[in-house]
Amino acid sequence: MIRFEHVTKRYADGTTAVDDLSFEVAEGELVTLVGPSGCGKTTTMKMVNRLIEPTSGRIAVDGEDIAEADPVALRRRIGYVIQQVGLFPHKTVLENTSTVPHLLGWQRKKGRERAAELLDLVGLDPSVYGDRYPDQLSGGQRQRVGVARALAADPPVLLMDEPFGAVDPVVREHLQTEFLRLQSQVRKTVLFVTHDIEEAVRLGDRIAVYGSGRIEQFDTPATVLGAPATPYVADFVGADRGLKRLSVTPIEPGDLEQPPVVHLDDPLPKAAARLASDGARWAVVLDDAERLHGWIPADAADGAEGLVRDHARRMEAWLPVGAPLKQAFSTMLQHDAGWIAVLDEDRFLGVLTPARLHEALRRSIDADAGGIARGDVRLQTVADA
Ligand SMILES: Nc1ncnc2c1ncn2[C@@H]1O[C@H](COP(=O)(O)OP(=O)(O)OP(=O)(O)O)[C@@H](O)[C@H]1O
Repeated sequence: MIRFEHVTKRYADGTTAVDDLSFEVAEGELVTLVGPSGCGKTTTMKMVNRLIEPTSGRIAVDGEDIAEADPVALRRRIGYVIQQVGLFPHKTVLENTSTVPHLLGWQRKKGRERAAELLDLVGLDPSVYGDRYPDQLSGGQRQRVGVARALAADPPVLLMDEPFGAVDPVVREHLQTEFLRLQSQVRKTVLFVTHDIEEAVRLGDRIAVYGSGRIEQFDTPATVLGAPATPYVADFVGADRGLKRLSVTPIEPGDLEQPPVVHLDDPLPKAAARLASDGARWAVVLDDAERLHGWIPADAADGAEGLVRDHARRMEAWLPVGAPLKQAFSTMLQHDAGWIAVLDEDRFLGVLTPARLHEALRRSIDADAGGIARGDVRLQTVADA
């Protein structure tokens, strides 16, 4: 856990880089610090491992005032990943990764085993990459080694300063996805600096939006996007914040439409009657175990004999409940589907359509703005207004 209490940093030339900052990062939480260049993000981060000393205020890591700690010992307990990675050029990938365990006095064999394990975890096969030198790697691979090295001594706290800033957008997105997967396994307490709001929203459990030397808003990505605390934050997150929200708004059961449901072994006349009574053009088809099989169009059932299974079509477009709306949108586009099925484990819950997706997004914006649950929002339509 990291705690800032009224921390101010004034440089010798009089620049106030950080002004009376108080916030807390909970154990296992990933907080992104985001803001324009020069707003004090890096200064904030470097005060945690004492590369910079605060002018006033107190910083605690795991309850301990870091001013009392030995800076070198402190840094070994805190993983640090920076944009230029800072790998030792004359050391192999494996040696680079085992640097901190080595400094901590681990046995060479144990340190190397740990390093190999971590390289695997960040997606680099140690038998392929372990003996290479940093200049024999791509930029993205170097960043991965940087992350593995920072995790090698299993520090409870990780500081990351624009770690993916120097790679192209495609590699960057890839590294972000991998890092999220990794973090879900290792659950470190992470402070992550970025100037990219998309990255901050994607990675952060909470985001601190910096103005000049101060935090303008400290909240979950959904709230920062849905209810910016100040005009400055609204401006910083951008006019397309509705779109950005798609990635942080989960599908909820209440968002779903309930089309008629038939089963594989139902006779077609029964299915046709079910479709007709709902006035529906298609029905979802489930198997005996109530698992999603696919769908059947009304005209295939109408006037036909036999069983639903003879005319049912497979449905590939489905998502688990809780997946982000953005994934729902992209799945619809990818499968050219007018709806996608939403499942809870194997259980069919309902379908999401473009209209329902749009509604869910509007509801989540109104819910955050009004501080109420999404299901309690009453949407106004253009006709109501
Ligand atoms: N050693 C220093 N002496 C004087 N001023 C400094 C020093 N280091 C940083 N500053 C100033 O402090 C302010 C905050 O700098 P900091 O590096 O923390 O910003 P940042 O938000 O990390 O920016 P960037 O995204 O560009 O890295 C800036 O105005 C910067 O010029």
